[in-house]
Amino acid sequence: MQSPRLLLGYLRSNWYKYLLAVAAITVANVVQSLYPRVLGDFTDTLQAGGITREAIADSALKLLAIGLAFGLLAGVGQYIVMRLGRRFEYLTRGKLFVHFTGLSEHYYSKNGVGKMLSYVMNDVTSVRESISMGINQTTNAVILILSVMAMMLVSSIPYSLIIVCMIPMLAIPFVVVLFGPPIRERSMKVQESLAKMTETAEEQFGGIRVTKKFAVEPIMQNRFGRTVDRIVEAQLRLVRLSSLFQALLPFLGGISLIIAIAYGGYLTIHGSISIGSFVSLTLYLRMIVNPLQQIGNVINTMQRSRASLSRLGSLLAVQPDIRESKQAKPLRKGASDIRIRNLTFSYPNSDQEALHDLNLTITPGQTIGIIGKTGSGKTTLVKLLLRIYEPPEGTIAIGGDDIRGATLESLRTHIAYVPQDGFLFSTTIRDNISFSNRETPAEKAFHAAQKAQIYDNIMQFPDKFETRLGERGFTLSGGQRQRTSLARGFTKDAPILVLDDSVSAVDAITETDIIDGLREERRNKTTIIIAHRISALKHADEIIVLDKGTIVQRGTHEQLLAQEGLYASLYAIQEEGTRHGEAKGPAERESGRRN
Ligand SMILES: Nc1ncnc2c1ncn2[C@@H]1O[C@H](COP(=O)(O)OP(=O)(O)OP(=O)(O)O)[C@@H](O)[C@H]1O
Repeated sequence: MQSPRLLLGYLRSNWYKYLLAVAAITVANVVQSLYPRVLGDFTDTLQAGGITREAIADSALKLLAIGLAFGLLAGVGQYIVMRLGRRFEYLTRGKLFVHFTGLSEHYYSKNGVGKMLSYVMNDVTSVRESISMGINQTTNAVILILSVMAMMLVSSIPYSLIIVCMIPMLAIPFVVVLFGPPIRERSMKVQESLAKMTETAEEQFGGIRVTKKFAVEPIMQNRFGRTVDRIVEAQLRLVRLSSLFQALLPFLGGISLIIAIAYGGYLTIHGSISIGSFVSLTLYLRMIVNPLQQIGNVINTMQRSRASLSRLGSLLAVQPDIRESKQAKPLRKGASDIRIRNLTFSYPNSDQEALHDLNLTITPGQTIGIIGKTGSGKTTLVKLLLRIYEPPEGTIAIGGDDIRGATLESLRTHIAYVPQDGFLFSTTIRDNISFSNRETPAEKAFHAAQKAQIYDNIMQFPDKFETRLGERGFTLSGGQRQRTSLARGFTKDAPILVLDDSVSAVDAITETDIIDGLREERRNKTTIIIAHRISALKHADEIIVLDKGTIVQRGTHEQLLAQEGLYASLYAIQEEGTRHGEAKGPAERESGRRN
């Protein structure tokens, strides 16, 4: 049960500040409830004909004092509550972010980024509004109603008249119980549809370039329009019910007022109560109508925020799939030999084996190439190595230690992973390259950029390494992005480097330069190169050929060429492609690439 703890924990740790705020608002409202009494007394003095300048000045001063005290105290109380609400919002967003970073890739493969944004934005705001507005208005309303009632009881208004006037208000608890659950349920639907819209918007904005290239804007607009329609529908259902509920409470207050005017007026005409008492009674009851409206408001907001709170609670209760064991130890410093034994793996919710009985030993300093058709399990192997998905116990060891017993931090600092589509952040190129350590000396980042063959490109930009990239690095070409991400991998200087198809978007000449640089940079350092092009890994000490999750061939480039099998076929096809390319001539190749 995370949700009550999320809010209760906060309220508990700030109870004294809330108490101070409630006290200020309480006193403000008690003071405000004196106002009808002053007016009632003034009316009686007026009626008795004893009106004097002093009496007018006295009443005016009293009203001024009431106004000032109310404004000051209520203002201070409100400020404290609002400030605490904003702080709750800030702390909860921080807590959510920490929680998000702990969740595994498997969770994100099922839940979109937009949905996360919706939790951070809509749900947190909804809870914040309810505590700020809730505490403020509830204190205001309850205290005002109680003080008005107390003032009525100590006034000269007969109890029987007060009780008759209050009868309609006895219906309030029933109305609240009747409307509460459906309002909460409809609020949940609104929050869910808002989350869906944020998710769709995020996806559509992310894919706007593809949309434009395919000229399918109308289809995307329709799709987005349908999501918005669903929100409107859900919101209207909620608004209809909550408006009815909100109107009912002051309506009951209104009936009390009508009774007061009818019955109170009758008693005044017959001289049973004074005109002053009659005026006070109607003013008191009028004063109750607004707080009743506020209470309706608060209950509405509370129901909505309970829906958000329960969504946040379920999110915070999600446990990361990958967790360190209590006895987890860091990997041995610098260990870079990898041993894989009988590794078989299926993705959660999939009955297909992505890897089957894999055995592989990588000695320190070795370069291993992994090649195979698409979907053969190359990336899966790396994800298991990094524990992005959990490998079965005892199947993967680094430096002789099972990675399942290693701390995640030591494992992931041990391996520099360069994926095919390295994500770049919208900051400077230098920050992107020095991502693993912001303190990386500039020379080291420049050197890595040189090895990744991106240095000359960067130096042509007006701000060179300080050039700020657009969102996700979109101001760079695909090949430039890939090389920047490669430089990031080099900068990490980890005992093990994994390149996952990381030079697929560069031309053959640049690829050769990068591979030469890589060999020099990673001499005697363990390196795994996953590639579709044989040219990227033919220099490796051993090449593994994967097919449908199993190793079907292994050996050096020469040994594999000498065998019949997938490797030789791939080589023949790729050589054929290269010859065709050469036959076309450079000009045609260039135009082919542009198309
Ligand atoms: N998150 C996932 N959930 C379920 N199945 C997955 C998931 N990721 C990959 N797979 C499946 O596992 C198999 C191996 O995928 P993997 O990404 O390892 O292939 P790959 O050899 O790296 O392919 P490519 O060369 O196209 O990158 C594929 O059949 C793929 O559909």
